[in-house]
Amino acid sequence: MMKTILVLNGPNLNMLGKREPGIYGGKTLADIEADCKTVGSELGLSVDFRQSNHEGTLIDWLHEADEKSLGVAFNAGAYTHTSIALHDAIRAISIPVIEVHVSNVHSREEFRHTSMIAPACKGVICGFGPHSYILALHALKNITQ
Ligand SMILES: O=C1C[C@@](O)(C(=O)O)C[C@@H](O)[C@@H]1O
Repeated sequence: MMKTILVLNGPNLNMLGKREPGIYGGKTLADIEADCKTVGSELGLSVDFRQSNHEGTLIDWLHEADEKSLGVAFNAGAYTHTSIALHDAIRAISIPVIEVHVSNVHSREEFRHTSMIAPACKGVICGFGPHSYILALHALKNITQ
């Protein structure tokens, strides 16, 4: 049976493709999902790709992933900068979580320079556009197998 990686997306990421294309590029979340599934199968990983605009749903899915997945690539969107509850959820599970961002949050507004979740994560990948997700899959493969 293939090992599963959860690729989890938070608020507003369903708007990729039409949302601020100068910052996030033209790919939709469905395009990114397809790329992740292709690379996942090359790496021998099954990709469970999800998005929610709701903090509690993201927390529930992190808890579930602890039983079902090897690790998580997590783009928490703006909750990255605000959510102690997501920090606690990551700390509550034992599988590795990698924080992912499409944009380089450190080259943007100051409020994006702080991550509430980074201290609970195994590592952080940001600034490579949609390729950030692919880098996270490689990193998860490397640290989990
Ligand atoms: O929603 C997002 C997208 C983002 O997580 C990114 O992928 O670059 C960066 C966040 O600051 C922002 O709120």
